[in-house]
Amino acid sequence: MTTIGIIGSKGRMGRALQQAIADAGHEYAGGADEGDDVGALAAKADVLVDFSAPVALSANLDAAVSAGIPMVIGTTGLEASHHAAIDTAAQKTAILQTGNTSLGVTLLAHLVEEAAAKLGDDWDIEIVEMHHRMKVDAPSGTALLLGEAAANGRDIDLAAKSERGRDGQTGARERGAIGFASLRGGTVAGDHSVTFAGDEERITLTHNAENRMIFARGAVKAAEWLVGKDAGRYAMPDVLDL
Ligand SMILES: NC(=O)C1=CN([C@@H]2O[C@H](COP(=O)(O)OP(=O)(O)OC[C@H]3O[C@@H](n4cnc5c(N)ncnc54)[C@H](OP(=O)(O)O)[C@@H]3O)[C@@H](O)[C@H]2O)C=CC1
Ligand SMILES: O=C(O)C1=N[C@H](C(=O)O)C[C@H](O)C1
Repeated sequence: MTTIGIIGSKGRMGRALQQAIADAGHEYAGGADEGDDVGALAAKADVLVDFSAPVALSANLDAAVSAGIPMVIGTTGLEASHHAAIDTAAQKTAILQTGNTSLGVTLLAHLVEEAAAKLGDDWDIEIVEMHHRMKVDAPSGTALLLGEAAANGRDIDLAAKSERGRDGQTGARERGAIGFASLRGGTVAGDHSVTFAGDEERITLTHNAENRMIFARGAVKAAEWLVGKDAGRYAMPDVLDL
């Protein structure tokens, strides 16, 4: 049994996680939300799971490092400075960061990398995501994770090749670019598709999340796996052995 603390416990994911922790027979250490002392939570947990907001990340990492416990980071909307802070913390404790904790998306990313490696850059890559009306960041963390997978397959730098937020006179698509489009509405838990568009043919790889429990179960699995691991930065393929 693992004692798991949740950062962002009152949110949509925080509530789903409490259910997944109970379902898996683990102990819930309690939650920390805006204004709460995350250090006090870290002191009574074996592992922290963070589904809150990027602004909270620095304090959350400090709490995990000070308590000497690992942390799963599911929060999205992270920028380069956040990733640098994760790398620094991961020198001292085990940190797993991912834009998507589900088994399905982890496998999808693997397939996308393989397809991108096999298909030349005359196959245009476009990533489309749709989420519920309350989502605050775009592109989704998952879309960026899938973009990274495609870029790895192509052996290119995603940041240099991304086309985001097209509007107006954009000019023609750049060869080898990876395009992103975001839709928001209703209660969609998370839909992602990656299209490889060639001359006169298209391949589309899709994942549809039917509810948040898939993310919650994956996060619990990641938390279980992370306890006792050496300091370092990990990702979902490490947990799922993909
Ligand atoms: N990696 C994955 O698989 C998944 C990632 N996510 C990501 O998880 C995050 C949370 O999503 P969701 O649960 O839908 O969002 P919600 O807005 O429902 O919940 C966010 C929670 O974080 C809390 N919070 C906000 N700011 C802070 C802070 N500074 N310190 C501590 N807690 C804070 C909020 O508290 P309050 O309301 O009081 O501000 C709230 O309880 C998002 O970034 C989302 O994209 C979501 C699903 C899956
Ligand atoms: O905010 C959400 O809801 C989700 N966020 C993650 C993302 O940004 O990819 C994962 C999932 O798609 C749901």
